[in-house]
Amino acid sequence: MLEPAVLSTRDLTVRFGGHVAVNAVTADFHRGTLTAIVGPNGAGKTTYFNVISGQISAYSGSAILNGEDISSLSIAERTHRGLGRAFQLTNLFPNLSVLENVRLVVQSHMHSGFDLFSRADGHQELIDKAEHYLARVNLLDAFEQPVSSLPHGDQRKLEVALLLALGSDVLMFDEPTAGMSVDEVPVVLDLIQEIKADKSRTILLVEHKMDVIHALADRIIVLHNGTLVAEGDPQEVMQQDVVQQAYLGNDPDADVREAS
Ligand SMILES: Nc1ncnc2c1ncn2[C@@H]1O[C@H](COP(=O)(O)OP(=O)(O)OP(=O)(O)O)[C@@H](O)[C@H]1O
Repeated sequence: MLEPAVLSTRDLTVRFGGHVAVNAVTADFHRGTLTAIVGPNGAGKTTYFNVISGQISAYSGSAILNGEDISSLSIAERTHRGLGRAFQLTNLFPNLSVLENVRLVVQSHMHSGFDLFSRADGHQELIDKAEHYLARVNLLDAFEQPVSSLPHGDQRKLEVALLLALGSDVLMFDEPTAGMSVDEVPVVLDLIQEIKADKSRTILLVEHKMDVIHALADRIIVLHNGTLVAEGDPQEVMQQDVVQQAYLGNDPDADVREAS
């Protein structure tokens, strides 16, 4: 029998004034799977991510993590319960080094106190762990650099390292390869593949690029005007008329056409 979903949404709805951006979306996300959330521009993908992670409040419906309704919890409380969304640079300390930023996340996760002013080199275990995560994302060489000076691709890799350091059950990636150079993309895709391969995490991905979706996704859910219009195997779902219509009606140049 299928394990209970790690994360679910039940009739989750977001309104901006009179506009329904996410319309009663019900979906389950299971351990060891990667689900891509796709849909044309303005479909509600980012809003759906934002309401799950707590950046915005639901108008109605709920988000359930490991059996607990998290809908009224803060972002920090959701993170603490295992919901990890890729960090934005604003969550980091731009003038501290790459290593220090990861160390602080490792330290907070280990509940060993969150003392920003403690000297990093006094905590060898924390540094070893931080270096382990940086090595996993091929960023060890940049360990001394201030985060603010990292090139874009390295910032995205750092985001992944921080998610891993948080030890989250659920990993949410919002276009993880956006803005990356051609040679950086495979590094991040390999990394997500590797995280997926150990089957312990539940991964959600908002993505436009069909090659990324086909490389990574076990399943897709398609949003259109805030409503979930299709879900299932990526190849099969993308061929469905309702999905083709959703894209053609909104954005004739959408990447999805390349896949059809
Ligand atoms: N803060 C906001 N206030 C008002 N309307 C918003 C807000 N955020 C999003 N919207 C609207 O909600 C709808 C869904 O937007 P959202 O950004 O979630 O779509 P998306 O699928 O992520 O689009 P894209 O692929 O272009 O990023 C759009 O019509 C958008 O204009």
